[in-house]
Amino acid sequence: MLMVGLTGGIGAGKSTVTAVLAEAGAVIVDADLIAREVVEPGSPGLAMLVAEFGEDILGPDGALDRAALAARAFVDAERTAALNAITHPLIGERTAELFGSAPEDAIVVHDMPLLVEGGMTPGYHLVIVVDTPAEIRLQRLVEFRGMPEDDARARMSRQATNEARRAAADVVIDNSGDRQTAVDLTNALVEIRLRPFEHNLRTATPVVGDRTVVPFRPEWAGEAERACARLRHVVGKIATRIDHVGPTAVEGLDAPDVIDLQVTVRDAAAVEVALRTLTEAGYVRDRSSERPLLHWCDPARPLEVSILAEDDPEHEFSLLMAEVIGADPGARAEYTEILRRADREETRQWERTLSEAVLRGR
Ligand SMILES: CC(C)(COP(=O)(O)OP(=O)(O)OC[C@H]1O[C@@H](n2cnc3c(N)ncnc32)[C@H](O)[C@@H]1O)[C@@H](O)C(=O)NCCC(=O)NCCS
Ligand SMILES: Nc1ncnc2c1ncn2[C@@H]1O[C@H](COP(=O)(O)OP(=O)(O)OP(=O)(O)O)[C@@H](O)[C@H]1O
Repeated sequence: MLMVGLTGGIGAGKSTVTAVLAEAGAVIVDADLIAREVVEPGSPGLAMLVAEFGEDILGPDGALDRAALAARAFVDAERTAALNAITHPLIGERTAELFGSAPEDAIVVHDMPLLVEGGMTPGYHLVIVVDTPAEIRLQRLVEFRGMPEDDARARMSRQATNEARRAAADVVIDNSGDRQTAVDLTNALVEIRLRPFEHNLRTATPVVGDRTVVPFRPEWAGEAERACARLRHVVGKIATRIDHVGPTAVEGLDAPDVIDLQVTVRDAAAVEVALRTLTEAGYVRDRSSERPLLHWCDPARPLEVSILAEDDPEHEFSLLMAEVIGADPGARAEYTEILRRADREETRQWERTLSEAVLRGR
């Protein structure tokens, strides 16, 4: 099952994007819909809200008056936190049930406004952010959804900034233009990334990156950070540290577009546990490598994850390499040359020699 997190600020256009994804066959888990379900008349959720916010949040029929609750809940951060403390655990339980009942070969999309605010993004295989500037969102909410402007502004102030959401995104769908552009981008995303990603995960097919050297990409740092957070989500308890290593970690260096990550564990026994845990989470073991090495399944983001014990000398050098090469123009030029020859053994040998020299000098 491919688990996709979809988020965006209020009025960004998440519903527009989920409609396309549903049409393409994805299973949609809609957080706003679940939020309604857990406070239906007679539910424990509604009783807790009344105890916290008062009888005035009920309409004459005994159902929740949503506008009345919104007027009380979004006035300040403390009141919003009280609303969230009641609703979020109930929403979480129901969400887990729905994820659990989706078919094994499904692409499940969690349409969730507060994904970034809740620090939940590393739990998904892919995070999509629908990105629309706040002023355009306000205008659309007021014009097309008849939402009072001050209500929309109050909710925005309780949400993450567009910048924070973009930093957590693997894919950004810009919805500042016309609707068709967002629809086309979403359809292309399904074909190019989501379908092959789901297939690779289900069939344990690794994505092995091309070793051709490409010009340095500033995006590598963010991509590595998100990949590390994802690994931490899976093996955080076993690992003593998880780092972005290898050529893409050297600022400004041209390198193959493959991000190297290093999971450090205490000892050889923990290496085995980490390998098993990562394999169960969908990372695919590279049997041709002597060292414990895994690939990921995202067709658009090749990763190589090595697992090393703390006392392995290679471990210490990998952590120093970005700094050492970054600071030495001669070593930098030599390294790029070696990388261009795309000979894994030669590259490893060069790294090892430099490693020994650096470690001797310390
Ligand atoms: C306060 C309520 C009754 C207002 O209902 P209303 O029908 O006006 O809005 P609806 O639920 O359709 O939400 C619309 C949008 O408001 C924003 N929003 C809703 N709740 C929150 C919140 N707690 N914090 C920040 N933004 C929120 C989201 O962008 C959401 O997409 C309702 O939003 C609610 O119960 N919120 C708490 C549950 C929640 O956090 N839901 C968001 C996703 S889990
Ligand atoms: N590209 C677009 N051009 C014009 N209007 C749009 C566009 N995309 C969405 N809209 C409209 O803007 C409003 C907000 O979009 P939508 O309801 O999809 O946002 P949302 O992110 O699902 O909102 P919420 O945060 O409330 O869940 C809707 O009325 C929608 O029809």
